[in-house]
Amino acid sequence: MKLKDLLKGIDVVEIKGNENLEITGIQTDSRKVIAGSAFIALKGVQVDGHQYINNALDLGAKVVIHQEKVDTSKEEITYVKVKDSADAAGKIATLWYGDPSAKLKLVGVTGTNGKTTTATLLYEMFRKLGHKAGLLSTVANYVDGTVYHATHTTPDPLSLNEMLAKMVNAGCEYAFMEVSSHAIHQKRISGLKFDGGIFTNITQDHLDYHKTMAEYLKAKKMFFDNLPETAFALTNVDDKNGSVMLQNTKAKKYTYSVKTLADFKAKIIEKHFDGTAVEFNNKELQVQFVGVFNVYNLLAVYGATVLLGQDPDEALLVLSTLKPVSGRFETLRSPEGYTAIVDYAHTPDALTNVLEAIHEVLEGNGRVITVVGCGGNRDKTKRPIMAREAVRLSDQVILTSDNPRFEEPQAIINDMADGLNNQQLKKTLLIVEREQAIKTACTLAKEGDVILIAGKGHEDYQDVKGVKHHFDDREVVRNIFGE
Ligand SMILES: CC(=O)N[C@H]1[C@@H](OP(=O)(O)OP(=O)(O)OC[C@H]2O[C@@H](n3ccc(=O)[nH]c3=O)[C@H](O)[C@@H]2O)O[C@H](CO)[C@@H](O)[C@@H]1O[C@H](C)C(=O)N[C@@H](C)C(=O)N[C@H](CCC(=O)O)C(=O)O
Ligand SMILES: Nc1ncnc2c1ncn2[C@@H]1O[C@H](COP(=O)(O)OP(=O)(O)OP(=O)(O)O)[C@@H](O)[C@H]1O
Repeated sequence: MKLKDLLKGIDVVEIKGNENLEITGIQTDSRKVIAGSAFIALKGVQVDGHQYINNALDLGAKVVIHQEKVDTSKEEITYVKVKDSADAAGKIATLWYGDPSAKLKLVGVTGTNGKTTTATLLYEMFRKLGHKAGLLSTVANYVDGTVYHATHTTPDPLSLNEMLAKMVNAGCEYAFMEVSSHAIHQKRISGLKFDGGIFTNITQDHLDYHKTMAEYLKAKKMFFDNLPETAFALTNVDDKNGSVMLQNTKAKKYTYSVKTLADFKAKIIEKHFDGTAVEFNNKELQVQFVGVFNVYNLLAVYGATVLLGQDPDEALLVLSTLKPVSGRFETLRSPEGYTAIVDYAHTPDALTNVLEAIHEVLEGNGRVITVVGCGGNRDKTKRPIMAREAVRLSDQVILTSDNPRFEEPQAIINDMADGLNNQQLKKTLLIVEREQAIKTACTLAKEGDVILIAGKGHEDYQDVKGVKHHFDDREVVRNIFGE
């Protein structure tokens, strides 16, 4: 491809060299540069890619796309100074991979909780409705049934567009993706052509990155602000920022709610551990999901399906056949008659929601034992809050490890316990080894009780000092149950 064809729509400040050059590839990582390619130097969050320009040139890069002032003295190299190299990377990746998002009906899901569930269920919905579809999610990426490993919730623009191009090549019509606040802030989604956006909710998370809730909301809102007129913007109006998300968008605005008037409305009729009886826009159905929060997710799925032009009655039929996503409220029954629930809840709000969902079903018949930890090198302010929420809504709490990364596991647990008073500490155990914590919970549980094992969900590792050791909550529970 010619360099000048890749620069269409990009804010170029200055070009020094030959813009008619044919290039063999594009790369943001100097270590992966192939001879003849263009290296895009990203400013980065912790690391500045501009410092690797010479490494990229050593590997044969012919073009350097940069934002900062750099040494442009090499005659044989073409230097392109752009206003914003992160934005340029997204748009260049889009063009390099043949603008795949324009060939797909692409819907992005943003929000603190429910992104994976909503995006995955949309993917399953459309496949069950007979369409070829793709999915980009925290758990895995899918191209019409073929699975690819996921490294991020929303990958970097090169990997992202490469995956979308795979979907186009496989004949997919639809693509559903999670849009994380990090990705919006780092412009990983620049250049993508969305047909719809969904906002699930916003509660405290990722303050290590965004610093304040206002900045976190601003990042989320940027996604809706940039949706085109042709797209739909579907928001949860029961969230206090649901309407805020719609303020500046050009997209067509739609709402969903369990509490108030909305375009897509649900009423809960009956709750049990195997599912919920609900009414969606006045039609009754049985879904295989537990908890009001899941009714919200299903409502978003239903709304987006209808907004993408599918028949509402068919959508409801498929909705009743959908099953929970891996590690989200996964229920395991012990031979002794108690229940273990493995759930990815790793934010205060998600933990509260899952525990409330358990109580709604238990109705006071049985105790709740919660095993929970907080990640290392991430938002510290949520630690005491999560411990307090766990204690408030459980009969017994075991604080344990959850991806300590480069922090001391005991120190993280202590931060959590610091949020508890003496009374609350009386029903709390601190057990660093997660396997031991789960075993202890199982020893304490009696018939009718529920153990919530929160935080890791689908993850099959424990991240300790940069090494991912195999660990799977569900595997531990199944071993204890003798399965
Ligand atoms: C804090 C954060 O978000 N960091 C992301 C950011 O990294 P960064 O800019 O600091 O640094 P970097 O990628 O190491 O280097 C900057 C540039 O220099 C280049 N480089 C670097 C080294 C070298 O030798 N040569 C070279 O060219 C890199 O390719 C890059 O272009 O850009 C990288 C490339 O896109 C991401 O991989 C990286 O994600 C890190 C690994 C991460 O853990 N991110 C998490 C927090 C994240 O993004 N999470 C959200 C979901 C959150 C949630 O909802 O739970 C996600 O979407 O996954
Ligand atoms: N709509 C919702 N509202 C509140 N909590 C939810 C909602 N949906 C799911 N949860 C809770 O959050 C956990 C994570 O759900 P899910 O993976 O769908 O969210 P996510 O936004 O993709 O999170 P992440 O980006 O961190 O992967 C679930 O295990 C459940 O406990």
